[in-house]
Amino acid sequence: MPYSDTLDIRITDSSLRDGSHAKRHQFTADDVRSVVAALDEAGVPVIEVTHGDGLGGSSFTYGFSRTPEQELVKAAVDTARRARIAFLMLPGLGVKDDIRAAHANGASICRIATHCTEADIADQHFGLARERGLETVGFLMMAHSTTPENLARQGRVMADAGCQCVYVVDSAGAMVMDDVTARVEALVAELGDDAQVGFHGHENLALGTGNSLAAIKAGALQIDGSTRRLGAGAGNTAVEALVAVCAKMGIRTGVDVLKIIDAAEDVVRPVMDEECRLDRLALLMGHAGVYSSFLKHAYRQAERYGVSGAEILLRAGERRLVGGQEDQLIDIALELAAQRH
Ligand SMILES: C[C@H](O)CC(=O)C(=O)O
Ligand SMILES: [Mn+2]
Repeated sequence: MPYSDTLDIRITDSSLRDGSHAKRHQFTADDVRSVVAALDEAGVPVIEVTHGDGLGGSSFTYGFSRTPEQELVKAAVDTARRARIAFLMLPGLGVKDDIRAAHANGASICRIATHCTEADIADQHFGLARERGLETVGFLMMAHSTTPENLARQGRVMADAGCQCVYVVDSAGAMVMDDVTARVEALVAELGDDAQVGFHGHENLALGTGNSLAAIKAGALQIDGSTRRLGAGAGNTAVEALVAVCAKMGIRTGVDVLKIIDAAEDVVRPVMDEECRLDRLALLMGHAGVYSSFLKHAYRQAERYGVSGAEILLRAGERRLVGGQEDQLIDIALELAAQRH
């Protein structure tokens, strides 16, 4: 079944949220206004805006935002003419008042993320969002690290709490196509008409577009990407590439191919500090299954303690670290520094 009468899938652009990791959370309201205006003009239906780690993410552990995120949300809402504005929150980092504030600022889609085995911590947040009439999306992060069957059980927990679309989130960019197919199929079978299924990819193995197509084929109706790949690690699935490929395949996204290509080059690239590259550390993240948003943290601790960033990430993979354990990268760096002597 298509997403709606006019769309086969719905694309959410996450460059102003996942891209916050790549910008070390330094977006300005002007950055947000220019990117939202261009994406909106290209027909992107949903644009996500928040600190990279969601509402309340601005902190010592994750990195402080340059601009209060509710200001960014409001700037996005005030700029968008057609697109809907989404925000992310991780229970415990953000609290219910943050959801209320984002809603009051005009955001209409509430995306709640948990580690892929911990869906029950989002229960009251989905409830609150639905009570307030927000559309809800659930993010099962690091989805490569659990089985399709378990992921489906966690998806059921989210759907029962009020989640309307459960995402398979390849936070580490560690999945290949068969991994995506198995997980999306398991969720589609479990959720049936109770909730849609979505997919959020990272480019750490250069498979963002391929994995997104596998997800669509397996029944995913919502797909994330970031224009110019502006996201953590090697970045997210490039929206402009996904839109161009979908156009060739007759998959309706509602996004204008030429306008989104121009937006990537003329509007998003200028707000980026640098391109999101598939370099050694990014590729290692996909290889070792490490959370993409650890990339900048790994660079920082490698430099600070004079150790190898690659070694830090390989050990992070061995320890199976999850989001929120950024401080353990310091631990690993200290361990590596001590072993050097
Ligand atoms: C908080 C994370 O950055 C969410 C996300 O985009 C991912 O896990 O990937
Ligand atoms: Mn991500």
